[in-house]
Amino acid sequence: MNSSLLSIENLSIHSKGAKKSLINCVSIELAKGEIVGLIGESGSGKSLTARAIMGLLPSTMEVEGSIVFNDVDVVALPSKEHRKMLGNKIGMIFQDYRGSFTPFIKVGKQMVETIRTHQKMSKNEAKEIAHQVLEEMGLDSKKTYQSYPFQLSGGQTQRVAIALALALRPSLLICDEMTTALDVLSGEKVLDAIDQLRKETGCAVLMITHDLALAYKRADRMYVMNQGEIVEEGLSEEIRCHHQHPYTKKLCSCLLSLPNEVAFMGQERVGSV
Ligand SMILES: Nc1ncnc2c1ncn2[C@@H]1O[C@H](COP(=O)(O)OP(=O)(O)OP(=O)(O)O)[C@@H](O)[C@H]1O
Repeated sequence: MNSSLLSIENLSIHSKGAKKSLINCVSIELAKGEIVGLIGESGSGKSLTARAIMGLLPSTMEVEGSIVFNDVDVVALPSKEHRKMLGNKIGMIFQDYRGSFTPFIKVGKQMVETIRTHQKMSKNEAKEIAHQVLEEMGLDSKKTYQSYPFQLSGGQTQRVAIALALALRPSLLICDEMTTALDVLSGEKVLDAIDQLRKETGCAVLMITHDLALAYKRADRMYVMNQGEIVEEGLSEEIRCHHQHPYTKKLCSCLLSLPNEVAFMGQERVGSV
């Protein structure tokens, strides 16, 4: 049995002075080496949960409950100490990746500097790692390394941001809708690289997504979030086949309303005769 890496208990978040919580009594558990999906529609509270783990909530918000990472309650931690964990202990791939880079500094230079901020190594060693992770993301590492962020497409920039997060080899990686800017093949490549990192380092992954199919395919377990609350949790297969909550049913029915592969192939065969 893997030991718990992250344990969120009764997390509530509300804007100062507001009566209604944005997040209410959320409890989530992540073991080392696990990929856990956090799914739910837009505005259900997934990103706020992630930001609370990172200690990156706006100062206008108040947090109650506990978020224990590696035996440390990060809610009670001074923000300076909390920030020290970011990057090499807790990595995050943001939904809005464009803010990850300074526009007028070449990508390679930014990567080397970030890697060296978190890990003690020479410039050449960091450069080697940067090239390696860029290649793992399916990018032309030489060209990308020499580019300014504005010379890259949205999907390429997103992959650089993911490459950098992986280069730091965090124990917990939070991925917030990370494949939305990517085509299917690039998305699969990125997810394979994350799976590989999990195998190599035992890092845990919190995969935030509203893509239910993606979560089924990649996550070991899932939490379903609706209006700031966790309404269902379980193994991905359990959620897929034996979900109970009406909201999960609604989510799943959208997926199941697509023609299934067998029926579709059958139609094709009939059509081709
Ligand atoms: N800075 C903020 N100030 C006030 N309310 C906010 C702020 N950020 C988010 N919220 C509110 O908190 C709730 C949860 O937002 P959150 O961004 O966590 O949703 P989400 O599930 O990640 O959605 P999406 O999939 O669209 O990113 C929403 O009702 C949103 O309006």
